[in-house]
Amino acid sequence: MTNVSTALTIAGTDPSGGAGIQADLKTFQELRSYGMSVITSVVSQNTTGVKDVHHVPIEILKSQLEAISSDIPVDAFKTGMISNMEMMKVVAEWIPEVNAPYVMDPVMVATSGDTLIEEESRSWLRDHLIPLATVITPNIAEAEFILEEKIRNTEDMKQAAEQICSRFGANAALIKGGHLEGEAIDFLYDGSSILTYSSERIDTDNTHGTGCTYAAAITAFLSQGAPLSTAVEQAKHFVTEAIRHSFDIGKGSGPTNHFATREEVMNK
Ligand SMILES: Nc1ncnc2c1ncn2[C@@H]1O[C@H](COP(=O)(O)OP(=O)(O)O)[C@@H](O)[C@H]1O
Ligand SMILES: Cc1ncc(COP(=O)(O)OP(=O)(O)O)c(N)n1
Repeated sequence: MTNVSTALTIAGTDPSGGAGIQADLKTFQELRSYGMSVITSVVSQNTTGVKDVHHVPIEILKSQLEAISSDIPVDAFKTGMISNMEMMKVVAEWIPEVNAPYVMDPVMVATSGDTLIEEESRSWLRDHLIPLATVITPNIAEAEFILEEKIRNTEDMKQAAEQICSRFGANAALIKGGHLEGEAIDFLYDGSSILTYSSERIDTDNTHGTGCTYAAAITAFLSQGAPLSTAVEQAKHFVTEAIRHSFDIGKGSGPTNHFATREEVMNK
């Protein structure tokens, strides 16, 4: 037996390394969890946006999932881009095979404006995958879609976190305020109370992959046995420092920088 924790991501790719599977695996590695990945879609994207998408055949999605659960225990897992209902069904059927915390990043549209989940499949995700989540991590636009309500301020964010749990059955909901103005403030409803996670807003356009990195860090800390509130606190610190040290590369919104932050977070 080993005492290394395992973390799995089920998501799409980013060959430019800032978001998706690549961001998740880098985050797992930096936070000292053993990273594993199941690819849903191969996405040709970079800092300027998405150029093309190829979905893996459904049988290959199934066999990737089986390859992991038939062999290696999963201590925690996350989902990101699951583009259509057929794929969502395969993932939903597989989830009971692993008895592990599930972090659901309900990725719908990239910051570049490109669609990552078919519009007609979004309500299936809401109705069938959210109830399976240990925690769901929507940004403001994703929370607005789920609730079909506008979110204008921090009071609305808190209510949204509670409502996603009470109406759609998530165990916990973390609403991310990266796209509001002022402090970068997020609210977690953990099933009984609201917890606040706040940092200064860093003046940068290099935020490609922040949502993926945040959810992956939460997954890593959960895989190591942290309680949810601690996992979110440490992940918030990790993503803030990753944004602070983000790279100015590429012609668009650059990626976060994970390796500048590890020692600081691990020693906290
Ligand atoms: N400019 C920024 N400065 C500091 N934190 C930020 C900034 N932009 C986003 N964040 C934080 O990054 C995390 C990801 O949030 P967000 O950008 O809303 O998600 P997504 O990438 O899914 O759209 C949240 O903790 C949010 O508060
Ligand atoms: C394959 C893939 N998955 C998710 C995203 C979205 O990433 P996110 O962390 O929400 O941030 P942006 O990249 O949209 O800034 C993605 N781009 N690709």
